[in-house]
Amino acid sequence: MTALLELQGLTRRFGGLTAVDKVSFSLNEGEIVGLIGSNGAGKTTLVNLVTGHLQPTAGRIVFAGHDVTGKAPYHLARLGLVRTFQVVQPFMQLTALDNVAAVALFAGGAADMAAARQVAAAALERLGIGELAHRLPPHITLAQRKRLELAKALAAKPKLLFLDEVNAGLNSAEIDGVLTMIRAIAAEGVTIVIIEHLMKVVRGLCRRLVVLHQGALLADGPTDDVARDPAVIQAYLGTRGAAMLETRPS
Ligand SMILES: Nc1ncnc2c1ncn2[C@@H]1O[C@H](COP(=O)(O)OP(=O)(O)OP(=O)(O)O)[C@@H](O)[C@H]1O
Repeated sequence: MTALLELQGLTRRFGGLTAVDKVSFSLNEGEIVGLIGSNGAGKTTLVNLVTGHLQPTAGRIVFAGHDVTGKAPYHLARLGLVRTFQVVQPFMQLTALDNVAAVALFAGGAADMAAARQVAAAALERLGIGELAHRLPPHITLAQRKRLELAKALAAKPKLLFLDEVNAGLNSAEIDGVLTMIRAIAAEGVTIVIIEHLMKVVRGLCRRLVVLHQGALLADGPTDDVARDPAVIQAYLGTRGAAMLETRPS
C-alpha cells in the first residue's frame, strides 16, 4: 500500500534548539493516529512543518506520492492536508457560517460565495451547531468554537486532518461530543492525526501512537504496546514517576 504521508528525516532547528529531530514515519489512508509527547516534545512544530506553517531545516515530506516539502499552507490545504489550531482563532467580525464559508472558498474548491455558504451550512449541521450559523464568534462558547474549528476543517475537504488539542479546556461531556464527531469524520475516510494529552481520548480513538521526545521519534506502534513501553512512561513522568509505576503493586 502506498503511504498517504511519508516523513523522511524531518528536522527543524530554532537557533541551537532542535525542536524536531530527524523524524521519519508514514501514515496509511484511513488511520487515526495519536501524536503524543510531553510539553515541548515537538508535536506542534511537527504539525506546523507538515502543514506548511514552518519550513523544515532538513528532510522531506511526501503526500499522496508528491514531494510537498516547503509548500505553502493554502497549497497543501487544497491537496487535502488540513489542520486545526490549538488556540482557536475565528474571524471575530464574521458569522460562524462565513468563517466556515471562507475556508470552503479558499481551500475547499467552492466555485463562489453562494456555493461556499452551502458547504458551510452543511458542515455546521454536521457538527451539530447549525443553529449558530448567524452568530458572531464572541457570542459562541469554547466548546462550540471547537466544533466551529472542526467545521472549518471539514469545509476544506481534508484527506489528512491534524487535530491539535481539540479537547483542551472542555469538560467530560463536551469531550465525548467531540470524540463522536471525530469518529464520524474518520468514518468518511479522512485520515486523522490527533495531538492529545488526555490518555482517555487517545485510547478511545487511536489504534496507533507516535511518540516524540525532545524532538525525536521515541516510539511508534499499537496504542496498548506504546502505552506500556517503559521508555515512553519514563519520558512522560520522568525517572522517579517511572520507578513509582514499576514498583506499584499490581
Ligand atoms: N518559533 C519558535 N522559536 C523558538 N523555539 C520554538 C519555536 N516554536 C517552538 N519552539 C521550541 O521548540 C520545542 C518544541 O515545541 P513544540 O511547541 O513543538 O512542542 P509541543 O510538543 O507541541 O509542546 P506542547 O505540548 O507544550 O504544546 C520547545 O522547546 C519550544 O520552546
